[in-house]
Amino acid sequence: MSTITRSLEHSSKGARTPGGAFTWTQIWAALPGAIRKLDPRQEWHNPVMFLVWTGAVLTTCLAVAEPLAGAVAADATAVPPGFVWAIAVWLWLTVLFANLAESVAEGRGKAQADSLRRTRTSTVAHRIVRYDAATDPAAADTPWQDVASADLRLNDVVVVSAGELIPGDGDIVCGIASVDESAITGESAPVVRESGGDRSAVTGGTRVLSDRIVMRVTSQPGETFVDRMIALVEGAQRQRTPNEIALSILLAALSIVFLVVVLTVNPIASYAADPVNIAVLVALLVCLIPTTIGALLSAIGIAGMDRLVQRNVLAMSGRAVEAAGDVTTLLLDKTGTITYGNRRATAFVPLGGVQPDELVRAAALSSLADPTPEGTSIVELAKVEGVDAGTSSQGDIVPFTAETRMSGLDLIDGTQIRKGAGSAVTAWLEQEGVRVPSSTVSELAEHTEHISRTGGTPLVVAARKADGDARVLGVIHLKDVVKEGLKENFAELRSMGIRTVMITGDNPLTAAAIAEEAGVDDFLAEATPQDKLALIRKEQAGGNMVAMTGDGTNDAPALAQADVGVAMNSGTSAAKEAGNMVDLDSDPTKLIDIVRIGKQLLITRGALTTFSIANDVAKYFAIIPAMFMGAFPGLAVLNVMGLHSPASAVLSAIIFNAIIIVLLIPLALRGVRYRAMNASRILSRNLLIYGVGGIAAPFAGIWLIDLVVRLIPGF
Ligand SMILES: Nc1ncnc2c1ncn2[C@@H]1O[C@H](COP(=O)(O)OP(=O)(O)OP(=O)(O)O)[C@@H](O)[C@H]1O
Ligand SMILES: [K+]
Ligand SMILES: [Mg+2]
Repeated sequence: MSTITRSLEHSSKGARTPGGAFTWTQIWAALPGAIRKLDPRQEWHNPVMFLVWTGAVLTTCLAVAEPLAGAVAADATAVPPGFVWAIAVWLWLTVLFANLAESVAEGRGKAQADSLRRTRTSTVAHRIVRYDAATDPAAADTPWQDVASADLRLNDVVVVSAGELIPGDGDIVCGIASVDESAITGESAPVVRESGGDRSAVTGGTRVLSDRIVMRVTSQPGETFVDRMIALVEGAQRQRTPNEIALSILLAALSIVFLVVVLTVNPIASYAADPVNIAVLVALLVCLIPTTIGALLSAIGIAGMDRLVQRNVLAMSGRAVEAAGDVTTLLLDKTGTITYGNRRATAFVPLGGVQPDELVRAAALSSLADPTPEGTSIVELAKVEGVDAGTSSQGDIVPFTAETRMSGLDLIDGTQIRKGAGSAVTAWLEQEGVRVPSSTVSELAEHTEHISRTGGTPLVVAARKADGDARVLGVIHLKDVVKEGLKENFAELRSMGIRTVMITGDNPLTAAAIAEEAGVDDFLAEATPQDKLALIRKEQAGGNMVAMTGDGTNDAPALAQADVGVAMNSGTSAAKEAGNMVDLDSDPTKLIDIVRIGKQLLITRGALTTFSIANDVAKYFAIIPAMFMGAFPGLAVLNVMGLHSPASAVLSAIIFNAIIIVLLIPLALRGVRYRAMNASRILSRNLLIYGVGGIAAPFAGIWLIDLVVRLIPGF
């Protein structure tokens, strides 16, 4: 395993070459792939480059035919010897450079896929023959059979002990363990995975370091997380996004307009001048159509996905990456996202007249069968206080749900114990027909408010005897810690024009305290899963693009509804299925990087489109005067750059057109530098840089190339 880890680290570092992130070895390695892409069936998918490809074929035919039709060549459309060949060669190079951009982008994912493939080693799985959730198979000597990991099926239950590889993706149903996930995350620090809570998912190929877990397999062989990851980084699943398709259509339409323009040059010019050579017309067309962006478009998209993979985020679709760039509202779960999520009981606060032991015993009893971190911490604290509530088989379990915000136990003697959010427990008592005295209500409010104001979560404990006598016993103080550095992160998001909203099932006071401490813009308290979903729909209806992070099964509907749903890798399988991104590091603040990468993708595409079109316009003005100065001597005045001859002007423009693609590959892959500022300022800044730059570059470039081309005899 350690070699795998190292090789993965190595490969990801290799792809993370600082600065240019682009080396000549990468180009060299991508060359065979670029040549294979010359196949017209592949070129066809990119209309702009397909047009160049057709031009290359046509000029090659003309060049071959030239000596055979010597008589015709002697006519007025004559060009210097070797001119047609030169155009043909540079058109082929143009197509090749475009293919190269895509191949280099794809090549970076391949190295990562190779090292991931090595984690798919076959291992032996201990499959439990008959799984019974009621007994504890981790402790008991449950019979199992050994099977190959490849033979595991959905819903098989397996035991994994310390030192063993986890045989497939799944959720822990029993036990807690520390797990080495470096094989997929490259992160060497072990992580804790446990049943019951929102950290129950484990990934095949990772290793259990301590303890023993029982897990239920949640994926079919061949459809595991690592399989999906490999397909993703290799680009096998890459589909063009709606934005990309729209831009392609626009570029294709523009190309067709120019095709018509160029086809009409000869009929129009024939009134005043000799017809223009066909190779010159093809060259003119290629100069005019947006070849630069046409060549780099797909590489920009692949590189965006790749940048996310470098940050250990897997985007299931390119569309999600683009959406991330447009996000305006960010919804964050409180527990586990803004706080560390390890909410633990720290104190029992009995109400007046209640024996402390009575409260502790009730709290512990109601938590015996509560597998959440909150539940186990209550039992532990009770033990510390000297109360051992026994075992869980003492009655009917009422499990915690995010809807009821309550859990408990119905004892055999008819006593019902409930613990949960204050409002939930009071509602339960009322529903049972119990009138809570107003003195109790005010005393309870005092305690819960005190806990809430410090950011703690109060859990109210109440018991109702079989004879109908019901009492509120007291409050459990749950503590959680707000993660560090959030304030700065949220401030940065604000400067990007993104509003952060914390959503929590907790009470409004706790929510307000935590929101204040973490520095979010807004919060929604006492939110049920339906409320989260409704909030997302409301934001979306208001024209906002919504991103959300989550890990729990109850987050799944909201993750699915959000435009960008980032599931934590540590979360439940349901959450991972629902979202359109998975963060392998399970770091919710990663959303900030995701947004930045998404914005960078959109900005890079916009900047290079601007540059490309500005370039084409400039090329037109640069070469037209030189091209026609033979026929219309008056145009020579406009030949401001003093290009040597019509032939050298045209060839220089075509060479510039090809070389600019190669020069821009590093920028397309690395992305335009992105600084946090609002969208309209970014737009005007980029229009200035890439628009003006796009106009200036061809004048300088073509002038320089012309200095060399004019040395060729005959030009
Ligand atoms: N194990 C439990 N037993 C009883 N009540 C609980 C338990 N866990 C949480 N609660 C109560 O239910 C409320 C809602 O919990 P839920 O998990 O839906 O939201 P949360 O964890 O507070 O917020 P988030 O949405 O950020 O996860 C909690 O604030 C708490 O009052
Ligand atoms: K062009
Ligand atoms: Mg929760």
